[in-house]
Amino acid sequence: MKYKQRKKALILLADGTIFHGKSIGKEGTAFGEVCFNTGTTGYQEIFTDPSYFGQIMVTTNAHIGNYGTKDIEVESDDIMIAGLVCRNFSFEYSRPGADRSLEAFFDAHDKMAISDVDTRALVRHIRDNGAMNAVISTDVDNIEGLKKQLADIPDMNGLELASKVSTKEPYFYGDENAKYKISALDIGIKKNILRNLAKRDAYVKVFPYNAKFEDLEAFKPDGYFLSNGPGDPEPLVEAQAVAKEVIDRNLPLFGICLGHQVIALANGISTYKMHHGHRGINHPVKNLETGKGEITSQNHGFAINREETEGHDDVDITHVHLNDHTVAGIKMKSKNVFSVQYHPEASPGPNDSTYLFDQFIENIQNN
Ligand SMILES: NC(=O)CC[C@H](N)C(=O)O
Repeated sequence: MKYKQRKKALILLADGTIFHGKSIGKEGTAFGEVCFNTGTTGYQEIFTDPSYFGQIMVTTNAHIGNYGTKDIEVESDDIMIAGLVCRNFSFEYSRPGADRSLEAFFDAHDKMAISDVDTRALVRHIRDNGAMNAVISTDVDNIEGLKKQLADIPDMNGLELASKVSTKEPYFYGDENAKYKISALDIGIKKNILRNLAKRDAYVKVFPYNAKFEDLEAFKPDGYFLSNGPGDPEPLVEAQAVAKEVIDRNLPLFGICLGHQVIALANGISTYKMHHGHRGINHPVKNLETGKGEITSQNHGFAINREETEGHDDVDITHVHLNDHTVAGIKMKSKNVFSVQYHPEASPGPNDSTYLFDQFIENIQNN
């Protein structure tokens, strides 16, 4: 590998903590909420997941970039994280069929990445002190200036971000002669959700975050879907209104992650910001209906209120996160509605939970 002169870089947290490293490519400054993902593989899917919009991603895996990137292994058309912080960045890559290096991928999307950071200490700091805003920068001699700019970055709590990543115009996915039609609200949808629906003989019309129930209804769908996505679910009043309309009409509805939170809010169950969230590909979940365990892919910083869910007349908890007993899935007793806080589409992650897509299709059939 030819020697590459790399600029000094740093990550500065809102509490004043600084970790030093080196820049990968793009120089400059990027802001976001710092979070960490413990996945050992799947960095390209993570970086392109719209749920991460506005977040600086710390990867705990020791090597990032070593298997390069493949143009089709994306969850959206852009790098959605605000920037990457890792330990060892591989400029060299090795995988049959890889299209380009991760360095080239970051350059193509004009995003910052920094490496040679003590990510173990950084992750321990986030685990102890909670999620907070941060800045990564090559402007290492301007700490005071960066601190001032960082103070003006809005808090993730209360932040609406779905509008920043949602499609501007409706579009179609799948085969128009497929057996089922689904209207999906895009509040940050991952491509692998669409792939999973299309694989089950569904033709999907995808709508912008602020579409009305009537827009979704006009497609004459057999079922409705609320996607994953970034930011706080509470400000998403349009999406909550769509959920309420679908629920009132007792139509089949499935929600994933942000969509799950929106369904809870539509039922009057509040959401809250977690201490540092769940992001990884080996989170244990118990399905309370079957008693079976699932290893799941997760990526969320908010969750729904457990007491309010337990006290709700018409909502049952169906899945629970086994590490901290947070609510991982719900269904409505009197309606054709269910949702999960985790990612059955995986990408990255294990496929233990893809049965939930089958369950949605069954709900559609039974309707
Ligand atoms: N993956 C998601 O949909 C994330 C939902 C929400 N933005 C959260 O952090 O909790």
